[in-house]
Amino acid sequence: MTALSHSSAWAALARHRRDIADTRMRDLFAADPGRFGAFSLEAAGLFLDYSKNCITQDTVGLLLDLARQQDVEGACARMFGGEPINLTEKRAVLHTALRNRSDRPVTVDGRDVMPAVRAVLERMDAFANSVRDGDWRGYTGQPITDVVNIGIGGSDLGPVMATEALKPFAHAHVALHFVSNVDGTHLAEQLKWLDPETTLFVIASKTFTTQETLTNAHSARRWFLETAKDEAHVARHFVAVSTNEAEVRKFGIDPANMFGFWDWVGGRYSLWSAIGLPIMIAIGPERFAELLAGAHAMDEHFRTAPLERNMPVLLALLGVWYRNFWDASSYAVLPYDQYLHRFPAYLQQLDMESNGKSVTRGGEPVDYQTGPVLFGEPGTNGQHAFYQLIHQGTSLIPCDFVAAATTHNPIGAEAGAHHRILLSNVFAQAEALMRGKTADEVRAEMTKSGKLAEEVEALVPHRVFPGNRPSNTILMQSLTPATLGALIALYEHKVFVQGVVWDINSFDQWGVELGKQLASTILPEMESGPAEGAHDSSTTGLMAWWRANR
Ligand SMILES: O=P(O)(O)OC[C@H]1O[C@@H](O)[C@H](O)[C@@H](O)[C@@H]1O
Repeated sequence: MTALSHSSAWAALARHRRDIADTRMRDLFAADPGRFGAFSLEAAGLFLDYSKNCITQDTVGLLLDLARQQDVEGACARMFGGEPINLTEKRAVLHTALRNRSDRPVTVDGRDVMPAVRAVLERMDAFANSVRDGDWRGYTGQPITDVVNIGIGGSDLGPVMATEALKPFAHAHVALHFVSNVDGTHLAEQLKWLDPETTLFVIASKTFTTQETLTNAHSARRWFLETAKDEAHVARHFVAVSTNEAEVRKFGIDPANMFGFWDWVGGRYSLWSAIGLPIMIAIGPERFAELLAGAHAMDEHFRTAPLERNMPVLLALLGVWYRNFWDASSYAVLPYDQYLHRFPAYLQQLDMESNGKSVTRGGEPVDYQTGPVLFGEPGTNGQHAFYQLIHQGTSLIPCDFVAAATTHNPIGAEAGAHHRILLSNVFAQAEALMRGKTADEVRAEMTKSGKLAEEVEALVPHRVFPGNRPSNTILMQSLTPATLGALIALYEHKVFVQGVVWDINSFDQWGVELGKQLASTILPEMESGPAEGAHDSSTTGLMAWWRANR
């Protein structure tokens, strides 16, 4: 047994779970008019209502005991303090330094990293402005009209998500495009309408060795040179974002056109670094600074608020409650904001790559569940697709609803009509999940509409909603760079706290390596076929089928 599953806080929660097995949220609401006030809080421009959870004050107390037992506060101090908490890679975890707007130094191995962070930001500012203002010219003297970011994973998802989310703030006459997939279709479809004379490529890769990114980058350069002819023109059209200067040089990009960052920035935590260059080109340095400031405000809240009033901590503990004590294997994030349409995809990497682990930090197998499967779609689309399962399926799927009080597009017959409809749906979904509909309620409703008793009884079981299905609602006044920054940081810290509770390393990702390794073995075998016995019959058979059918 692991220390966690053997611990007193864990056992107390398991007992409590049995005790409240028959407790219904709708009764808790009926019994306590102050429930909303008791289970909601505001921080860094975000409002969290967590009252629609299967919890009482006792539950929260026991979850906080678990957090204290697992030393969440100590772990938080160690992360912000630059200790090498990513043990398997012997690295500090300091994405918070990238958005540190205070005068506090942040030290790694005794050296303050803040001067270097500020220096890169200044270079990014100058470069982004020169592209936005049309001062950065292509090889024929024309301003840049299109920027293509080539990267994958953390070098893609954060920039795409934030660029989409902050579209209302993108005033520059520069269009952003993102290519990640090694499927040639992705690059080909993006390049189809672009002019090499006015296109700038940002090659974004922390390691600068990622197969997909390098393959796409080489193809982009070939496409560019078909028109530009002269290698010397590459310098005006290709810049790199990386920690690996040697590989950048090898690719043929002058380090003068490289924006660096550091090994203490994890890929999925890197949008605050030079990886955010496309975001900055889209929204401008001032707005990018607001994004950083919003995240910093959430960092300060996380670092200083007591656990019981700490938004990331509470969200994390609620996740642990369902994952470990209610057997909830998945979790939905449902942004009711079209601009956040890539937010669930971004969170999939953040959450599932961080906490998809099954050994403790000490290398022991865990005997409890860790990270859930995360999915989501922007509302209201999901309602007409998979919400059926969330309402009436056999699994418990906790949901986070995310929405802004105001819209950037107040359209409709009356101004803002669309937005009122959108928000009424968020509130209704959360209420429906919590309340459900009992058999008696179904009967009463159907009888009122004049249905025959027999017909009613046949339909009752199909029309009952079990309810008692949990959700959080996260609201902000408006989706801005600052509130987006706070929202992302909220989830980053949530994932961190869960990793601490589960005693896993949230900052490595060895699980992605095996597939990469095998692909590099298989690639040279594609044409000739593998040596006898090199693979299982399925893998060999699939390769043979491909050779016969291509
Ligand atoms: O930025 P790089 O080095 O090209 O890496 C891209 C991605 O590569 C993947 O293999 C990792 O799992 C991700 O965490 C990472 O973001």
